[in-house]
Amino acid sequence: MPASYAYLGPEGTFTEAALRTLPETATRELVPYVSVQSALDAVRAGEAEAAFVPIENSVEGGITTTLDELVAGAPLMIYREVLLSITFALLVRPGTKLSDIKTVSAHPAAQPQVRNWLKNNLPDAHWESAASNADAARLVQEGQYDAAFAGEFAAALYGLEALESGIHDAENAQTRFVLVGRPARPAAPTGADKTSVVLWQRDDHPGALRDLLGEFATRGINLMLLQSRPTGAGIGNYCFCIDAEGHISDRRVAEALMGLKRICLEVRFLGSYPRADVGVEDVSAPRTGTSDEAFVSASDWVARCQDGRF
Ligand SMILES: O=C(O)C(=O)Cc1ccccc1
Repeated sequence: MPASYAYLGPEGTFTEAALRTLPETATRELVPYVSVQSALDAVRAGEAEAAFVPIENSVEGGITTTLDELVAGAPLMIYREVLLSITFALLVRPGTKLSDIKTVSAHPAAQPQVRNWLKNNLPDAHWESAASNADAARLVQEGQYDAAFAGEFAAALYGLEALESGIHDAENAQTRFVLVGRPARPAAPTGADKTSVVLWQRDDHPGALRDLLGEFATRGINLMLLQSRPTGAGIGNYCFCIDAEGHISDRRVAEALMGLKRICLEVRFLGSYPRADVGVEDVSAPRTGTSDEAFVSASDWVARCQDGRF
């Protein structure tokens, strides 16, 4: 198995900065890819052990290219998540003034995070999307655009300077990144875990989504992400990407997944992995009747009833 991690590059992305916070990167080769899709395909092809990509931000929600890749194609699994607080710098070629800027570029997920700043400071600048924020910086260096929104740390890599830094429309904007690999046994539960799945409804009927959500609700499982994505089968056809509290080895989570498997057309398990937002000490105890012990004793009781030993 090659000891390399693919990531959304080029060098100097927020993705790279978040990836470098993982201790195991000291013993891995980190290989930049031009897109989320190509980084994930490197994993599918066995060229990389895992890929590190952005999946969600606190301003706009899910990063749809990543969700769509996880929803379709050969199955992949989330091993880890990392949260990074993000503020942008406006990177320009040395000597550029604000009044010189006619075009600005960044990853599409950056736009909602800098929209107000742009309206107030560069209302006439033309927005051009780039494959990543660092790629936008590279294109500014090449002279294709006048300015890029990227991490301040990317300036030196691309011979640029930060005309302004600390740009963020929303306070405490965070981006969530995931380490994605081929399907494998999930890491053991830590006590503060998250489980990701994709659900496809079997048929369209009133309350269909409520039925899916009910499988979590009746077992006391809190949800942390619910994002619908078009299935491609026509208007009104959606699948649902869901992050739920807990680990597949928790009885309540396993039972919820069994319930979903029975009622859904398809369920794709995307992994159980440690939560980056809280530690074990911050996780509240399971709601009454939803602990592993409660499930075990209820199932023992049914077995005794079936045996006539109640
Ligand atoms: O990692 C990057 O630099 C990216 O281009 C993805 C991204 C976009 C917006 C905020 C954080 C990460």
